[in-house]
Amino acid sequence: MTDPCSTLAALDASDPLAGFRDSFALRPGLLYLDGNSLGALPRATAARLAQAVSQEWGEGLITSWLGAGWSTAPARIGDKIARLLGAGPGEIVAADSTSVNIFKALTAALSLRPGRPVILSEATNFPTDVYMMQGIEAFSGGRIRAVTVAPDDIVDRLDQDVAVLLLTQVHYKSGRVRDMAEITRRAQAVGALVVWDLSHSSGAVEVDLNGANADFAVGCGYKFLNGGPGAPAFLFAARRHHGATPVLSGWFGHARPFAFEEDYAAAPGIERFLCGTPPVLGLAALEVGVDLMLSADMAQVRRKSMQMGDILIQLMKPLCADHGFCLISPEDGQARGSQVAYAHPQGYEIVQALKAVDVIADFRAPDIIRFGLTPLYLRYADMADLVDRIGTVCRTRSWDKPEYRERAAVT
Ligand SMILES: Cc1ncc(COP(=O)(O)O)c(C=O)c1O
Ligand SMILES: Nc1ccccc1C(=O)C[C@H](N)C(=O)O
Repeated sequence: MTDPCSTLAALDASDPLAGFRDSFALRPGLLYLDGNSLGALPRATAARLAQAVSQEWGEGLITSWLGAGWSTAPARIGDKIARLLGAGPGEIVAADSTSVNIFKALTAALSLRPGRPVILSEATNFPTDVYMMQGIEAFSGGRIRAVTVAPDDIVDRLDQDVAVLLLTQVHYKSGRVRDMAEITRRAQAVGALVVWDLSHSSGAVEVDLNGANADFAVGCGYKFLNGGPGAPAFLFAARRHHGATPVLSGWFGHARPFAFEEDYAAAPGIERFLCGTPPVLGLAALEVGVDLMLSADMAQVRRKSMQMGDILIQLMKPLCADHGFCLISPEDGQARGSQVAYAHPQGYEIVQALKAVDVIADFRAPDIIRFGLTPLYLRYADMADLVDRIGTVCRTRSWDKPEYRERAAVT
């Protein structure tokens, strides 16, 4: 049998993406498997932020809104994200948080489907998605209903009552990938619109929004796009929906914000989905991450991500048999996003004990350990190193400590 370590070393030696690792500031020895929650720091970000602070803000002051391109940053960065996601120029803005963008996209979709009372989603969706639906239901006084069904029942529940379906393409826990084109087609066949949450897709899997005839989409900037903590999110609206009513009708979405008119008039294009003043420093950091991602070939990123996932799943098999890990991600790489997740009764404690051996993964209640796979800065050999360290934690039971039993507020 070939030695897995030499096979992995050979894969690293011929990896076309290997050079990207140096573009990130990662301390030696650390295995960072949480890029699906917070991406690593691109080395170029610190200098870009220093420039934005000292020159653009410090010296340029308010003239930088025009002089340094601050006012056009949401659309400019949106156009770059569009290139990653199969959207056209003028169809994406970088703005606000994903939660706020979910609100904007759902209410825009509702405005396009008056009389239809249902926002539909799956019960296990990322909580903020469902919370935003519930907020709209409460605000509408019950006129709009937030309905969630079991993940496999979504398509069957689509009917003439559904105004909009809100789905996450890559599930945050299992990593299961939804067929965007097929589900969009089925929803549109009953006259519904779809809002896709691409938080775990952008920079992780190949996405073709216009190829799938998508209506709306949103997603995070701080995960696989490496935009930094709290980075602005993005919102996609297909050009044919640019007439939708923006319910968050702030002045940055106005057709002529600096005319200071008394009444709201929505900008004709994607800018109508902006609301207030853009977070310039956050956008500067996000742009570095997006530029880096754009310089990689997404097909290579996806291929490496699937291969790393396959390798990890194989290497974990003995630990599944002997130490109670249960794979909850699809085994088929095509059906899996850029993460591998296991259920384990001591999942929380194991994730804490892994930190002591310099592995950062994450835990999702009630019992799920997630390993985010980021092809730009992880190596194939890291998969064997990771499984070695997990094995040590399990064999020595180093997870079995009283201090690991108290769950932290943020996991
Ligand atoms: C699928 C999904 N949607 C939304 C969010 C978060 O949205 P926000 O950036 O508004 O906190 C996350 C992660 O935090 C997520 O995984
Ligand atoms: N925004 C955060 C703030 C703090 C801690 C985690 C997050 C995450 O993004 C979690 C991620 N969305 C997840 O898929 O679990």
